[in-house]
Amino acid sequence: MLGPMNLPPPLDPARHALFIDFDGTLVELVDRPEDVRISPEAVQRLGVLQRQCAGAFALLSGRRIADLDRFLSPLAFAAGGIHGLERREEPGGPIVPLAGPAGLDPIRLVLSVGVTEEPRLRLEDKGTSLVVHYRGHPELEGAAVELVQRSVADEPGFAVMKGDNIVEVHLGGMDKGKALSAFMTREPFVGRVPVYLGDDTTDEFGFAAVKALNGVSIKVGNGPSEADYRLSCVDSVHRWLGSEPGLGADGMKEAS
Ligand SMILES: O=P(O)(O)OC[C@H]1O[C@H](O[C@H]2O[C@H](CO)[C@@H](O)[C@H](O)[C@H]2O)[C@H](O)[C@@H](O)[C@@H]1O
Repeated sequence: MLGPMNLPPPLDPARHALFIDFDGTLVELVDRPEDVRISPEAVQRLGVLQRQCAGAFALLSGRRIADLDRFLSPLAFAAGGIHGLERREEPGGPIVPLAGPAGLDPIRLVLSVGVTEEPRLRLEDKGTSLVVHYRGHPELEGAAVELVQRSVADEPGFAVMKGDNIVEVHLGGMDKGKALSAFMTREPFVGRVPVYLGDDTTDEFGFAAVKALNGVSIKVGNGPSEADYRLSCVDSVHRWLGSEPGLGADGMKEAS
């Protein structure tokens, strides 16, 4: 059972393949998706890790890869975007969509009407995925879930995913765990020990995939999780990522 004090072992860039979620893991959660920020120093440190891992470093996010690029400029990373529905095998490579926007229009229409009728709900349109946000209004969780479920009632093949103060809908069949497993079959990831860090329910797919490969699963923040280790917050993630080999997440020397 994952307890509050299960600190992860130190990162070993020579051996590990690193997979990191974005919102709530590398950046603090805020009300509006476009307002998240990451410091230039943190971006620089991610670039150092990318080199130290010989490129075996991928972001796995519900965001579009193009949006991740904007926040992490001037760097670019191998990535699975929109929960793996788009993929970039290597930094600077093409972003390959595994699914398009086809079929989302009737769902979009129902959601647009719903958020007009309840303006405290907000609709984020990612093209191949639609998200209803209710951050700041926890009492609207049920209404958001009901709205999204109603929008897909006559639209088979779409998956509804519950995240942190959001309900998301996109074509079914892909998740972060499947994206991670696909990366692990290819260079430079293959043969390494996967490490996954994430904070949200959709990251549980990543934890399951990592555990099946005898890797290191790290839950960020509170809440139940199948992960083996825990870091308390975004700051502790950056401290852990930046710590020298042999130092723990708290910066203390590991017991030998
Ligand atoms: O897989 P992730 O990288 O964690 O992306 C998941 C979703 O992140 C964004 O929503 C979350 O962050 C927002 C900004 O902090 C916050 O307002 C929202 O409540 C969070 O759920 C993004 O807007 C979604 O599209 C992603 O699917």
